[in-house]
Amino acid sequence: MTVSTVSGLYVITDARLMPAPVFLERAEAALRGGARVLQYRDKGDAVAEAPRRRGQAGALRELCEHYNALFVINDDPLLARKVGARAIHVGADDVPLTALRAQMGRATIIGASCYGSVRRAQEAMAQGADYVAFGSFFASPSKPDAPRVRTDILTAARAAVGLPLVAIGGITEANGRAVITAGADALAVISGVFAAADVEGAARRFTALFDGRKE
Ligand SMILES: Cc1ncc(COP(=O)(O)OP(=O)(O)O)c(N)n1
Ligand SMILES: Cc1ncsc1CCOP(=O)(O)O
Ligand SMILES: [Mg+2]
Repeated sequence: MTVSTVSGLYVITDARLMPAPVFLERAEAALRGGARVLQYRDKGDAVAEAPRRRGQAGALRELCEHYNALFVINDDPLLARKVGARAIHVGADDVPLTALRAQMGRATIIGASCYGSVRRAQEAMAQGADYVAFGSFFASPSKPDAPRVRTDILTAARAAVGLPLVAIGGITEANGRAVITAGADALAVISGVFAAADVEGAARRFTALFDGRKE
């Protein structure tokens, strides 16, 4: 995997901001606006809501193929396998990385949440992660209780971890450039894109924050 596989605008779906009738429409608007990575994050019941989840994930996978974006499934390796997602993202409460790598094989791109810990990122790299995510950097409307992390962790992580660095949590068009300057390869965003009235326009403006960067 090259760094450019996980770089630029990384959007994450949200059931509250993207109710069923406009779910795909809003996801596609973000891709039209230049999102390079799209994560399906659905906290519904994996068993009781399996048909809806599978339908949405399958449709998103096709959209991502069309726009040549990386499709990531949050938390759920079974769903990732069912819909043929190229990537999966896990955190502290999810399947451990070593077991996940054994289950998914070499070809799947695995992302790991590292919150505010460079040590955790080094361990994740040793356990087979392909990218690491840090945050929440700012107050997050989508995850208000997420502990806050200073952006200088990105500078430290850049020196210590040879993987793409994803930043998450309260990232906006106004603060995004500073996060990139601190060392983020990708900005992971929910509200900044999907709470906007013009999703495509918001995605375009986030995408422009990366202009001039080497891929
Ligand atoms: C890109 C990215 N970074 C961090 C997270 C958070 O993952 P996790 O800590 O497992 O929390 P949930 O998203 O599962 O609530 C993420 N999903 N994506
Ligand atoms: C999943 C997650 N993990 C830390 S913050 C967050 C949510 C990010 O959403 P927003 O961009 O709305 O702050
Ligand atoms: Mg998780």
